[in-house]
Amino acid sequence: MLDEDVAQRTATLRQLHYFLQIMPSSANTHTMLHGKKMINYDTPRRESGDLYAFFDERLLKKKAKELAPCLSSCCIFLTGMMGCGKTTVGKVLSEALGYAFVDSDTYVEQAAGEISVAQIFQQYGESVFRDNESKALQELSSKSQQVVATGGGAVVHPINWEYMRKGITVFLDVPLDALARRIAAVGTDSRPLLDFDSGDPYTKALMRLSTLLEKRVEKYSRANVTVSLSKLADDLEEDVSHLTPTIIAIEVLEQIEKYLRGKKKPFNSHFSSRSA
Ligand SMILES: Nc1ncnc2c1ncn2[C@@H]1O[C@H](COP(=O)(O)OP(=O)(O)O)[C@@H](O)[C@H]1O
Ligand SMILES: O=C(O)C1=C[C@@H](OP(=O)(O)O)[C@@H](O)[C@H](O)C1
Repeated sequence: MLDEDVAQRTATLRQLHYFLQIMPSSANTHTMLHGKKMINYDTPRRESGDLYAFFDERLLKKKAKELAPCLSSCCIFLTGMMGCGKTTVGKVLSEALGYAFVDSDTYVEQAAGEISVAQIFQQYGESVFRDNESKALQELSSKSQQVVATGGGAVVHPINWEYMRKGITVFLDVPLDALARRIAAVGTDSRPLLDFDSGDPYTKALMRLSTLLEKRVEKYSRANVTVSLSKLADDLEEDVSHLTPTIIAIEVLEQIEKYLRGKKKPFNSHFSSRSA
């Protein structure tokens, strides 16, 4: 862990200590700060949950404020399988950075005249959708200060990488089991590649996602930054299902920071001198 991170977490921990002193105590001894078990205070679970969310949000804002100048206004393109959280985490991230949020599927839908992705697949076929998706990414890549949630299949066409490389690409790597659970919970109506056959939604999603991931995993690995939820959960001694969008957004920023530090030259964005 970097020295500043240690210092920052120590400072936050001090604030937490103060906060907990003024809170009523009871039986719960499990604490989380950025998902981490750090200290054993007797605090009620519900309040402690709220408290940690509060501190995670503060940590996210602080990280975003520190990192924003290093981004030179470039876009962040979130990639990953359907259901990995590109939209959910993207919104949190954009808000923290003061960036606009764009969902490329929504952009495609609007450009097509308010027709849903599912309808585009059904009426015109996947290849028309892919062409529209590439056009959307081309247009979006010429803008600045945006977090873009790409569609899960955007990584497949090489031309899309040329567009996304104008910004920083992030792969949200979420275990298949968690993806299938999330998709099963919301249904497959809006995701035509998963919306087929009858049967148990979890098993259907798991099987289809597994086949797609096999074909795509190498493409996702081309992203500048990978955020592995399995690894993050291990580091924080938590279950993947307990990683909130805020915690994941913090990790995205930390990984981007590492990536930028590792680059020989500073990030050379053609947006540095322009506004959004
Ligand atoms: N960290 C998370 N924990 C639990 N559920 C999540 C998390 N991130 C996203 N979800 C849920 O998973 C589903 C898919 O998320 P979404 O952001 O739409 O994924 P994507 O844009 O990558 O397809 C949504 O119902 C969302 O609420
Ligand atoms: O993985 C894919 O090929 C797709 C993912 C979807 O986006 P999300 O990843 O936002 O669900 C959407 O673009 C379309 O249904 C195809």
